[in-house]
Amino acid sequence: MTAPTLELLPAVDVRDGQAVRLVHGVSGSETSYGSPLDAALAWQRSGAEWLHLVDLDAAFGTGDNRALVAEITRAMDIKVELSGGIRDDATLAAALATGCTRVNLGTAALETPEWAAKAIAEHGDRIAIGLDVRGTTLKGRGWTSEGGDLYETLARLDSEGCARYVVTDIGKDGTLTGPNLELLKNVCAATDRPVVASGGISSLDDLRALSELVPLGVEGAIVGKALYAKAFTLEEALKVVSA
Ligand SMILES: O=C(O)c1ccccc1N[C@@H]1O[C@H](COP(=O)(O)O)[C@@H](O)[C@H]1O
Repeated sequence: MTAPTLELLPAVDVRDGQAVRLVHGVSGSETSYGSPLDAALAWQRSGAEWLHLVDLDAAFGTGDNRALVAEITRAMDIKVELSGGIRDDATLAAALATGCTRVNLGTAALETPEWAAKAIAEHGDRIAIGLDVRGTTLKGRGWTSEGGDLYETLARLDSEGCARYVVTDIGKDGTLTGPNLELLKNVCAATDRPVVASGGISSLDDLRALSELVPLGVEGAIVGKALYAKAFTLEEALKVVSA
């Protein structure tokens, strides 16, 4: 049997109808990259098996791009991980109805834990929890509110049957300074669930370093700024992780 390889999830973050990248997730720091549908289709053409699609306005509470992200999701032949502003029955039902493979819950897991536990119990593998951290403190509401301790929350979510975590180091996100490998190792040591790494990837060497964490539980990596800044191409990245 062949060893599992790191899954790559190119990111399309949508703000005010545009594909953008933020620095440290700070509202107002965005650089615009044009049509999010064009960006998503370009990643698909380049061989992506996953798309990480974020409605940033819904995450920040500055409106939403729900119709657009639903249209993008439906246009994809590849798996889509959808996130941003999925916090109640209506937004969860609408997100799942797009046909996405899974959704990420962030704020909801911190502010309405009973509801998040119910979503996990009902939808299993279609729910991932986004753990957006600064140090070991979780952040919600577009990374502006504090949501408790990473490891306490992880233990609670494990006991509730959470299938997977998407771990973002806010201090690294959008900075091209390399992923926080220590954080990822620590999270993998604290849970037996797969972990998707997010934040800071800047080079093919970063992908090689993350690939070495696959045996520890790192299943995938979200790549954003590095692709838009053309630090490497998605084709090159896919070749590195499949080697
Ligand atoms: O992805 C980002 O750059 C980002 C920046 C600032 C806030 C949120 C961001 N993304 C993702 O949004 C969801 C959380 O949304 P919610 O809290 O459930 O509404 C999560 O996947 C974040 O990583």
